[in-house]
Amino acid sequence: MSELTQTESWKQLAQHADEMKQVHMRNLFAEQPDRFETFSAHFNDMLVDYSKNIISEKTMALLMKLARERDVPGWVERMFHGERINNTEDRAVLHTALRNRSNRPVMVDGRDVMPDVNRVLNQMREFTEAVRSGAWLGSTGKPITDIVNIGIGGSDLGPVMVTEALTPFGRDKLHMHFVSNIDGTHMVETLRNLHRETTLFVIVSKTFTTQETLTNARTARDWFLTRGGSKTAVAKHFVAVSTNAKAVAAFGIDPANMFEFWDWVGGRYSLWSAVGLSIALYIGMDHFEELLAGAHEMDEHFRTAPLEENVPVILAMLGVWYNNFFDADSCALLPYDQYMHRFPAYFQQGDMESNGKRVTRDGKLVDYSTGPIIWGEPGTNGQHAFYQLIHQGTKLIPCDFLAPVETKNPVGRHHPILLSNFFAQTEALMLGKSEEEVRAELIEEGLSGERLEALLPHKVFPGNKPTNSILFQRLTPHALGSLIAMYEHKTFVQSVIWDVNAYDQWGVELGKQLARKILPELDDHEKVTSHDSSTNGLINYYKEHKKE
Ligand SMILES: O=P(O)(O)OC[C@H]1O[C@H](O)[C@H](O)[C@@H](O)[C@@H]1O
Repeated sequence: MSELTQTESWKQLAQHADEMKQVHMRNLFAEQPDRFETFSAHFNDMLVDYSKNIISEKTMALLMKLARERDVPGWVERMFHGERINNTEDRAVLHTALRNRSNRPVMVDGRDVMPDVNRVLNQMREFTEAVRSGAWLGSTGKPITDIVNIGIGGSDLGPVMVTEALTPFGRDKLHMHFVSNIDGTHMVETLRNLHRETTLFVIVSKTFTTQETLTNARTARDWFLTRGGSKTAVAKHFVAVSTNAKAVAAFGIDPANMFEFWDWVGGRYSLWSAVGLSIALYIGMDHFEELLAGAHEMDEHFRTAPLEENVPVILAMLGVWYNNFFDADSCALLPYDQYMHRFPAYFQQGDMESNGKRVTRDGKLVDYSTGPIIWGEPGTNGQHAFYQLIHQGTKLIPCDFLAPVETKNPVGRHHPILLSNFFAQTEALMLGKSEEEVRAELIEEGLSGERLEALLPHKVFPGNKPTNSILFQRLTPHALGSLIAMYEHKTFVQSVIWDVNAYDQWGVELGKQLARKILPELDDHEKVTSHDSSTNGLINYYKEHKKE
């Protein structure tokens, strides 16, 4: 039996969940007129309504008791103070220092990291201003028009998600392109309409050893050189973001064009560092610093607000409630804002790579469920695709609905229509439609007898499906910074509850290792026999059918 399941609050929660499984949210709302006020929280201009959850005051009290029993406040302090909480990699976890706009010293090994953080921010400002203003010239004297960010995972998803989300702040400046996949198609299609004289490549890799990124970077360099670029001209068209200065130099990038970050920044938490260079090139450094400021304000809230009012803690504990006591396997992120269309994909890495773990910090197998599957698409597209299953399927899928009050594009009735769908969906998911209601409707439509009875069960909605509704005023860099930090901290709190290390990712290694072994086997025509029969079969099929 694990420590977690032995805590008093865990046992109480398990018992309490049995009671709450008999309850319908419809009734909870009917019995408690101030439910919305009781179960909503505020942060700046953000409203988090969590009243449409299968919870009572007792549920929240027990969840907060669990958070205390697991010492969430202690862990938060340990993280912010630079303790090496990433124990398997023996590293501090300090993405919060990157956006520490207060400049309070943050010590790692007795040394304040803030001067380094600020130095790189200044370097980013100087560079992005030069490129954006046209002062930075390509090797033939032309200003840069196109940026190609080459990176994968945390070195891609953050820059892509944020530049998409903040399109209105970057439009008309530079054209952004992102190449992540090792599939040559990604690079070829990206380069098709670009000109080497006006293109700047930003090679982003924390380790600078990632196969996909280095292969893509070499292809980009070859493209540049075969189109008349020279080795010295590379300096004007290639910059790198990495923690590995040696490997950057070995690749041939001028160390003057390298933007540094540090091993205490996890890849999936790195958009706040120089990994955000493409973001800053696109939206400008002032906006990038607003993004940092928004995150910093969320950090301060997370550190100082009582657990009961602490937005990331509330969201995290609700997640634990469904994950561990209702057997919910997944969690949908549903942004009702087209600009946020990559937000769910970003947090697939952010959450699943963090909490997709099966052993505790000290290596014991867990006997409870850990990180959920994260997925989602922007509303209303999802409504016409997968909401069917959320409404009437057999799986419980807690959903977060997110939307700005004001849109950047107030055209016609689009935004009220969009938001009416947001509100209606959360209402429908909560209320459902009972058999009696369906029967009355069908009778009204003129149905009766067998036809009515046959149709009836298909039209019933059980309801009682939990949702959080998150409204913020506008999708600005500041608001986006807060939202991202909110979900980062939610993930962290859950990792504390489950006693897993949210900051390593050993699970990505095995595939990489085996691919390295298989790659040379694909070159010749020898039949391969060293793997299992399926893998041998696949490799040999490929070798027989490939055209040299
Ligand atoms: O930035 P890099 O070192 O190139 O790493 C890129 C990505 O690949 C790794 O395999 C990890 O799974 C990710 O956490 C990381 O973001």
